[in-house]
Amino acid sequence: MTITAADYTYRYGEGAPAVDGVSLTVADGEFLVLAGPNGSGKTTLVRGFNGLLTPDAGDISVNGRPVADDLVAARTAVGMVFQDPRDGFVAATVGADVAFGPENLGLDRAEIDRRVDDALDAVRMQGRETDRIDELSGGERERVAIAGALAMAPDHLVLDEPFTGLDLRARESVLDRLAALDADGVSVVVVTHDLRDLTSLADRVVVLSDGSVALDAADPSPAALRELGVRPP
Ligand SMILES: Nc1ncnc2c1ncn2[C@@H]1O[C@H](COP(=O)(O)OP(=O)(O)OP(=O)(O)O)[C@@H](O)[C@H]1O
Repeated sequence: MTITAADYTYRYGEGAPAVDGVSLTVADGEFLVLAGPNGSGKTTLVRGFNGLLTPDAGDISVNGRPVADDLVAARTAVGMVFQDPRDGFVAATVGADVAFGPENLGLDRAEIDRRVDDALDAVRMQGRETDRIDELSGGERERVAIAGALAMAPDHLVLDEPFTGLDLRARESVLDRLAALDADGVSVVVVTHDLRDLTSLADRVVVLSDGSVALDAADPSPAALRELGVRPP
């Protein structure tokens, strides 16, 4: 159960690649923090993990299989939560949105309900099933997006700046859940500028700079992080 990028390169236009020859393996059950300054290529890298972007060069495999060979398998195995989830919702209400993924997996109703309850509980949105998504705050939407990914029970969960709109309690609750998932063997990749509380959870911190891996360490020094434009925790 791994995600492997081998010499992954992606460019949006004619200019320099946004990601330039990155080789990186997210091991089974690993908790990886991906950091780096604005524009360093973090989002471009993780979007390759489930085929939202197709490499211009190199390969990305999920659980040993090239992503391009089976997009459905890659998207089932890799749960993604994006920075601005506004466009990612498929239903009008919280419960229907979180249930959508599990319904598409063909699970029975009891299992779907169990997953929706559990996922909403994890993001402190229990009992909010009938709330309309367009009437939620930004932070509540972010939490519903996280719940939607949790309810899929993916092998790997990738969250791109998941804490931006979250208050302290929601942040702590999501961190607790990520730690529990990791303990259950799910690999977790968190893209963030904010390493607070994360370095103790993380097995490894990878820092991108100009589309390349500039640092890959279990416990990077504050000086090394600062040097690369990342604020130490
Ligand atoms: N849709 C796009 N079209 C053109 N260029 C893009 C697009 N998305 C990203 N880029 C460029 O690719 C580079 C890497 O962007 P990316 O979003 O991957 O970085 P990031 O590290 O996630 O940044 P941030 O911390 O600001 O979210 C940047 O130079 C950015 O301007």
